[in-house]
Amino acid sequence: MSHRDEVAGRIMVALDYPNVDQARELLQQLQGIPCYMKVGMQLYYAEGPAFVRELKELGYKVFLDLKLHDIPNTVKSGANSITKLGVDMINVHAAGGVEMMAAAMKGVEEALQENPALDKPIVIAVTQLTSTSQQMLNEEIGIPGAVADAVVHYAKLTKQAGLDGVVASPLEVEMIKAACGNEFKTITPGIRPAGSAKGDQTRVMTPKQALTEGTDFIVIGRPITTAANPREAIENIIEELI
Ligand SMILES: O=C(O)c1cc(=O)[nH]c(=O)n1[C@@H]1O[C@H](COP(=O)(O)O)[C@@H](O)[C@H]1O
Repeated sequence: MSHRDEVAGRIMVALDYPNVDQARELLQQLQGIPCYMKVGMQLYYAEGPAFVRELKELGYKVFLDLKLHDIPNTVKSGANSITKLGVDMINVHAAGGVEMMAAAMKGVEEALQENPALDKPIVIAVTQLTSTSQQMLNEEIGIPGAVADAVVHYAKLTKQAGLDGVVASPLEVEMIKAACGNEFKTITPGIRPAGSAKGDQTRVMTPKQALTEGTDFIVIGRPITTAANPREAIENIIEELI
């Protein structure tokens, strides 16, 4: 694999669209770029599993970002169902606790036992959303202390539950890797190329800074999907990274 393709494979494009027509239009524009595709709640709730299967048939790696967060038994069943779609990455909220995260893993394992042809997805947990600021964490969510400490606390719980990694901001990658080891994966949204609008994100870094921090994957939505020319936007990001 070329270095360029290896770099592209670490970019997860957030297909945050209301319908498959718009998502397919982006796929058309990005044709030939071997990036990961992320399907989140907007597209999945509107279009269901059919589009996820379509992405897999097109050969994409797929992160199904449904952020499961419920009682352990329900999360176990949900994780079991989504593993059967054959996706490459799924996630839960670390705030659900160790038992809930371990239950998710059990649901995944049971799906793999039921269908040994499936590959095991990477299972990760969201620590603190990248839209959460220091003030929100302390005053609204009610967790005292620094955001980075709260993130690392959840990352340790995620590791204890047997999951593969966490979603966090690139600002926390170094601390997570120090606490949980280099093999423990970090998936980082909150990516903003220089000059692009932050929107609702608060803990942000540029793509280059994020990879320099040692993150495994960067998640990028609007800087690509709302660009006048999405292909040019992702090509520029790849150029910056190679
Ligand atoms: O789990 C996620 O992917 C996620 C976690 C998080 O803490 N922050 C976050 O932005 N995301 C997702 O990453 C994507 C970021 O999109 P943009 O802000 O448009 O680049 C969205 O699809 C979010 O749902």
